[in-house]
Amino acid sequence: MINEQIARAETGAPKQAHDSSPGQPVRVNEDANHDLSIRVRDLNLWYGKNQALKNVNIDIFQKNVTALIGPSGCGKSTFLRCLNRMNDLIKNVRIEGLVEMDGRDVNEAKMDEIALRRRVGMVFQKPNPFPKSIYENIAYAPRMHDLVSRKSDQDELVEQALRDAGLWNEVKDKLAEPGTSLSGGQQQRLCIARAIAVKPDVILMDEPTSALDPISTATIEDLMDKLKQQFTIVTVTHNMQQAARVADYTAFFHLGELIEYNDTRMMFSNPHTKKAEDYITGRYG
Ligand SMILES: Nc1ncnc2c1ncn2[C@@H]1O[C@H](COP(=O)(O)OP(=O)(O)OP(=O)(O)O)[C@@H](O)[C@H]1O
Repeated sequence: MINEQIARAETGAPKQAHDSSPGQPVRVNEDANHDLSIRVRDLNLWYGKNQALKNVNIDIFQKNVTALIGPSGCGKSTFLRCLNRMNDLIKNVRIEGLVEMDGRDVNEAKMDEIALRRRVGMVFQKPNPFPKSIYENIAYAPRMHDLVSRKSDQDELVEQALRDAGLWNEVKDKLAEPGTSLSGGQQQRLCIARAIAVKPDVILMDEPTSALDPISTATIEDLMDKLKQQFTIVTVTHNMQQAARVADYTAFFHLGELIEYNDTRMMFSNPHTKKAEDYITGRYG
């Protein structure tokens, strides 16, 4: 875990001071036993003339859950979409800076976007199963990516993905039924199974439980805790308790800037910036 001293170095915040220095490079604690998954440096993004991300610097660690928090419109989803180049699909977007995954800039011209999106899966706020069977929802992408050829391998992969998403026991007898026939919480786990079936390194989740009831939410949170043994998870959430429960690291954004990035326990018990403290304690947002 990042210690307090390193956390201050990351935000540029002196002890007791409540002003951060957004834009300072985030440094990895040399003693911490974490491998880097994604390295972001001086990331700026504009939608037309509106600058939505301002000089963001962050290191995201492998096989941890990192939560992105902050008030509405602060750039959380925009940042998340930078990690798998989903913003490329939006008109008039301009991006500057580095988003490096395993030492390669994801924005470099020769980066294969399809391959990138296989390595970086995404789960959205609203469950969005394909209008296909439960089985096909899982099997389709691995087939497209040539990860399986034999039917028996495909069956095995479908079962494993559904097991890993905690859904197998509920659907094993109705794999031919439409994915859309499942409950909202089950559909979201189906979408998670679909994301993990192509064996990504990273799973991005954009408010994955905000459309779900409390029991389904708790199931997904438990799942995130298990999945981080295999995958790096970056999740956007408006729910402070959820961030505190599921995330190892938390990044607080405000008006497009990364204001504070810290070990989650530190962020919630001893935030280093006044803005993060005000947000976490519910003074705004
Ligand atoms: N497709 C888009 N085209 C133009 N502007 C956009 C687009 N998406 C987001 N923005 C703008 O970028 C800024 C950041 O939006 P973003 O959705 O990333 O924030 P957010 O923190 O995820 O918000 P929320 O919590 O409400 O989902 C906002 O000013 C928003 O209006």
